[in-house]
Amino acid sequence: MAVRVGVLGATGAVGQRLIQLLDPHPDFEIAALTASDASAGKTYRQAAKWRVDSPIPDDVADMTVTATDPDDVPNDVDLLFSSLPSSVGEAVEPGFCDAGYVVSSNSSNGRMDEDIPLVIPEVNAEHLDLLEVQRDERGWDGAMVKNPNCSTITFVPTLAALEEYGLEKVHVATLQAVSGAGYDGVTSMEIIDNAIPHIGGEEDKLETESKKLLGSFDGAELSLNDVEVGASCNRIPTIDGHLENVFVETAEDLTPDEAAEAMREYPSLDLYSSPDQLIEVFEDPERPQPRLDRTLGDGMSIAAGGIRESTFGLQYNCLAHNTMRGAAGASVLNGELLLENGYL
Ligand SMILES: NC(=O)C1=CN([C@@H]2O[C@H](COP(=O)(O)OP(=O)(O)OC[C@H]3O[C@@H](n4cnc5c(N)ncnc54)[C@H](OP(=O)(O)O)[C@@H]3O)[C@@H](O)[C@H]2O)C=CC1
Ligand SMILES: N[C@@H](CC(=O)OP(=O)(O)O)C(=O)O
Repeated sequence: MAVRVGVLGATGAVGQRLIQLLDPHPDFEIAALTASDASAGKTYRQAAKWRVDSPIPDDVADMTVTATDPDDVPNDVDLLFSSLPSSVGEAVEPGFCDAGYVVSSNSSNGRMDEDIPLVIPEVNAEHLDLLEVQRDERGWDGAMVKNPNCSTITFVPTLAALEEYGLEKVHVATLQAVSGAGYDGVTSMEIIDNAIPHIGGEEDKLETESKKLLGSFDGAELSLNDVEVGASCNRIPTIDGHLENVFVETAEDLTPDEAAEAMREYPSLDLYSSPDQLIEVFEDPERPQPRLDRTLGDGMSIAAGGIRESTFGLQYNCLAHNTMRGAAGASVLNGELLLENGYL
């Protein structure tokens, strides 16, 4: 029987992607949609300014949106996908966990908390067991798992593939699509014919979340990986797909051919939303490109290319679809992992 799920922040850009992924999902059934008080009481069709490239599913369009309050969500809903603004997530997500709901959240609040698993299933699925510690410490019947920032998700799987060579220093420069800022995030006058070399708070997220994802969990405590990570983040006028230039220094010698092989062989999982090939490696140095490669693996693959030796160690480019692999798809994949691991 399908698990009954809800979406917190269902009318937003990521919420709409969540609905697009959850509606046809064989293991999940959408049973609750929440948004701000301004949307509560409206049908989803009335409340959401639908902007996703497929129609609103009929059964979802007629559902009534509720306020984002545990009292308004049916008790038989087991799993909530959260795509709330982080300030709202911080205020309300713990209340849902306390009320017994398991929350798979895309919002940035709490990602670095010691007892909150920050998970990319292909990279650190074992961190999910931090939920036992979380429940002991917080006394929750429910639980909270987070997926990382979309730019972090883009480069960390490639680092995980190279980890056996001993990661020492990483520098990553991002070229991030406008959808990452949300629909009203940057105006056309700001971004057309332009690039903006600053995204508030983003560099810190790449530098810290990557160390948590690549850290180790001994069953009681999580230790951060001691790789040094430096990031610089740029907004460019693409719609979807974050492209990143990465430089990696490793303890052991690593040739471009070895790096390409390690990335190609890095395993995917057999969760419903897992791509067949997690990291697609291009030989053509002009790839990956956002417009051409963001939908690989239904938007869930990472693309890499341009692997070469440089003055600063190994250099390569990588790309992922920021609202799929980097946001909604990441939360859904974590939901599938929760289900597989008996947390639902
Ligand atoms: N866009 C992207 O590519 C990515 C976004 N994220 C993160 O995901 C989250 C959502 O982003 P995005 O979908 O772009 O944001 P949007 O602004 O498009 O959507 C926000 C959602 O939260 C609801 N909401 C806003 N305020 C409140 C409130 N006070 N109480 C309850 N619900 C509220 C909105 O409802 P209403 O319609 O009623 O206002 C809407 O459903 C953010 O934390 C963002 O940082 C992460 C990675 C990528
Ligand atoms: N800041 C990211 C998107 C985002 O919302 O990230 P986070 O989930 O860390 O808040 C971008 O602009 O592309």
